[in-house]
Amino acid sequence: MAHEQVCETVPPPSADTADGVIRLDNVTIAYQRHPAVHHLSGAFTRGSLTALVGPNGAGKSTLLKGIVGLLPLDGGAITIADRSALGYLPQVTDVDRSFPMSVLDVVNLGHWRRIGALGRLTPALRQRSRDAIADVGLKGFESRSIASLSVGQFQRVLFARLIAADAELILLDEPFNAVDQRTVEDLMALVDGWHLAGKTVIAALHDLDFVRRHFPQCLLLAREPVAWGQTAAVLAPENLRRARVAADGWQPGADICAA
Ligand SMILES: Nc1ncnc2c1ncn2[C@@H]1O[C@H](COP(=O)(O)OP(=O)(O)OP(=O)(O)O)[C@@H](O)[C@H]1O
Repeated sequence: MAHEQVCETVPPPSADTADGVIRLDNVTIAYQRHPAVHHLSGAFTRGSLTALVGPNGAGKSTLLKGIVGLLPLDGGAITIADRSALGYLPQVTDVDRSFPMSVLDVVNLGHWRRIGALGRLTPALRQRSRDAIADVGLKGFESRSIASLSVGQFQRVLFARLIAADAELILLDEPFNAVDQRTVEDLMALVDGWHLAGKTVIAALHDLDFVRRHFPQCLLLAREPVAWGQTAAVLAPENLRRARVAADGWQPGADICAA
């Protein structure tokens, strides 16, 4: 059966690509040729703190996976200033916790880019992991099995792994899902610290009031880009309406268009 092609005309995103630490050039990512991210161009600038928002199924997770390299592109290009500087926090529900690993084992994984799969952890790196565990408020949990942790505690462990990795480009997929207010505040304080330190942070989020309070930049996605720039302007009612209308019109079998 031929699939209908859906290719809406959207205004170009406002982000300038010239100063991009992650640059997107007409990016399309599809599952079995059904686009989940379609014709996205723009740039995340160095040191920016950007919320990635949009309705359910808007392509937020898909875009993050495309940037990290977990999904191939079906069109366009993604240019990353330093791929080894990437740190990625998947949705907590995507992580298999049945492996018999301790908190310290998981945080030590943050060092793998530095030491390689077969490299040895030095005492200094082990200490760095312990410091990261303390930074996320889990001192004393080092040998606990990850299967025994609450969702919020496990999310803290994943943040500790990012700290250990000392990533400069940090991608967070729904980092505050299913965690309590205290954990949200503690983890957001870590994100603010990364921002102050000049790191580039992109976080897929749902709570628009939270985004308005904490994120200076915003990319509103509805498979195609709706708006990208200063958060207050991006989250204007007209843009949110356009994102909703786009979501209402999604065709499950839509094909990649030729544009
Ligand atoms: N592995 C997959 N195979 C086929 N389709 C997929 C796959 N993963 C995601 N999709 C589809 O791609 C579209 C975008 O999904 P994605 O998870 O990127 O959206 P999202 O914006 O992160 O959604 P949510 O806010 O619900 O987490 C959806 O229609 C989804 O059903």
